[in-house]
Amino acid sequence: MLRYPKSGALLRELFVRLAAEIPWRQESIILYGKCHMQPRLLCWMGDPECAYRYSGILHKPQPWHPLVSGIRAHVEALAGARFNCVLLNHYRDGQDSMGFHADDEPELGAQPVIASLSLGAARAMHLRHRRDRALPTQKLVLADGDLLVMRGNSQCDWKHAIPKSRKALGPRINLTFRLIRFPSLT
Ligand SMILES: O=C(O)CCC(=O)C(=O)O
Ligand SMILES: [Fe+2]
Repeated sequence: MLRYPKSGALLRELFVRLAAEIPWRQESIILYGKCHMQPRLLCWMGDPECAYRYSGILHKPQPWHPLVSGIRAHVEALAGARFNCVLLNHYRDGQDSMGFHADDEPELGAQPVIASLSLGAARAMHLRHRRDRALPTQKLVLADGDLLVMRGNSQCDWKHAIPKSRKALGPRINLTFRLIRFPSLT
């Protein structure tokens, strides 16, 4: 885990501006044939070729917001890797969440580097091994300014999630930077 090189006051300012200026959307997902709203706000941003197919729909990325390109430059330097897109997630309170998944889309190639910056309220990430059920779930607290870099076999070996919390938690914004190596052309 790395730290984003900004003071608490600057992190707070980043949070406030991102919350106000990003075109957040609440998207639906189809689960077992039923349409559900995702329990968080999100925004897909990146280079124009970074469209991705999800639930049968081709999602075009939003163009880079200058604030987010600035963050990307810092994150690339810290992670020592290059990124061409980012998924921004806005968890409004402890009831917003993300289910267990791995970021293992074929477009990302084998052993992708994924850099995830957290701003605002601290949330726990749970990590579950994909094959070895005897391994206990690992819990990682992601606090304001934490930069989690996942590399190597992390996506093929583990799934991760941000579970709901019963505690009254403030809002959190997470930026997950990725590199799409093989854009799907359809
Ligand atoms: O909010 C987080 O820390 C996790 C986000 C995540 O896993 C993702 O965007 O793929
Ligand atoms: Fe993820």
